[in-house]
Amino acid sequence: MDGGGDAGTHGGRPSVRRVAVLGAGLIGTSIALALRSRGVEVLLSDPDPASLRLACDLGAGTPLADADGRPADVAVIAAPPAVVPRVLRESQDRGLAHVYTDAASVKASVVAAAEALGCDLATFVPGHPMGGREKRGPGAARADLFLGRSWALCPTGKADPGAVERVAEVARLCGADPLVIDAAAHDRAVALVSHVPHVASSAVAARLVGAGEDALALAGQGVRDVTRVAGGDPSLWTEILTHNAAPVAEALRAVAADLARAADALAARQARAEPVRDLLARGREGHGRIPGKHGEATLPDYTVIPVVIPDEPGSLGRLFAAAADAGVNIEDVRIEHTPGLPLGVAQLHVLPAGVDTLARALAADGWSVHPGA
Ligand SMILES: NC(=O)c1ccc[n+]([C@@H]2O[C@H](COP(=O)([O-])OP(=O)(O)OC[C@H]3O[C@@H](n4cnc5c(N)ncnc54)[C@H](O)[C@@H]3O)[C@@H](O)[C@H]2O)c1
Ligand SMILES: O=C(O)C(=O)C[C@]1(C(=O)O)C=C[C@@H](O)C=C1
Repeated sequence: MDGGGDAGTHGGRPSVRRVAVLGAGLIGTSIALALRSRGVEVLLSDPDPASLRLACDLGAGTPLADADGRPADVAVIAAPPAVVPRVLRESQDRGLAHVYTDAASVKASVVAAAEALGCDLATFVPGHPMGGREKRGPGAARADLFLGRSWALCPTGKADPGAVERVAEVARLCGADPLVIDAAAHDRAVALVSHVPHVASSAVAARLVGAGEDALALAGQGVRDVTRVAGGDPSLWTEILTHNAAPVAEALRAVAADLARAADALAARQARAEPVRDLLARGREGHGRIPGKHGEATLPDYTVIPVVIPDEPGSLGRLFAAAADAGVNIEDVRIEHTPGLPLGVAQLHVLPAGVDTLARALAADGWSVHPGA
């Protein structure tokens, strides 16, 4: 299964028209906002009345408690992993929807607990949208959170294929690419691409607790990038990690061994520090393998053109207009600011074929362009 075709529609008409979202936090409200933007009716519930009110006020849906009782096409359980099986069982018992899914970041333990509770696995398609933030609650929700992201679906052998297709349609309606994968394989994969990165980020950020003000004053973008996800909720993440304990422990041990080898080499003041060089080289190679916007590795595919821009309203708009006039698509952009300076550097990411055209056109338009810098 893939994300191709008309997102979430059959011949242009969505077959998912009414969705119940149980858990109006960051993920539930983001899913609800995305579905509302596609014209889907959304019914919301949350044991926390303040979260429910805020999600409704944001336009994410209306309270499930006020609904007419007709079953939803799909119910999405966007609550913490430990409560998902119980909420599923209760929802199925009251016939809340025709099809059920969840958003929990771990899958095998959720499936096992759902089976143990006697849930109907024909109508339950476990899911995991691979978009998120380091913030929680409906106030942090965004309708575009899942755009272009993978959305794992982990149906058991008992799942009804029609149920899988319905849940895939929910993912597509949110702008994501559904990807069917076995629950255990999913858990091993997310240990590597999500759970261990989170712990590694926390380990680096934890070193800052005792750091002096002088050191913190020197914090630049590097430490901010590496520690962003460490800002996540410790209770939710402890739950995620302990529900995926074995794969996370294995991958974490491998990271720890790499770090220990690098530290030993540096402590011994080895002249060439081969273990360090090897770790950095493998790290760069691994980073290059992360799929980019076009599903290809980011590093080799885009060329970065630095352009100096005045730090004033409208300068980015003018730069983008000049690129559009040159007929070159900006694939991505990062902006570096130096506090106190009236200038910034826009790092334009373009496909290699457009580099010369864009650099010439921008220079002719008076921009300070620095290809290759
Ligand atoms: N945070 C992320 O980046 C991210 C990304 C993908 C998936 N997830 C998964 O999504 C789920 C929700 O995480 P979140 O980040 O939205 O957390 P959140 O804390 O923002 O929201 C969770 C919501 O679930 C509600 N809730 C608790 N018990 C409930 C119950 N019995 N029934 C209904 N709602 C209940 C809470 O009141 C809260 O509003 C988790 O399973 C998490 O693993 C999180
Ligand atoms: O971008 C972030 O802040 C996230 O942590 C999102 C992220 C991830 O690791 O990519 C985190 C947990 C999820 O279960 C899915 C996505």
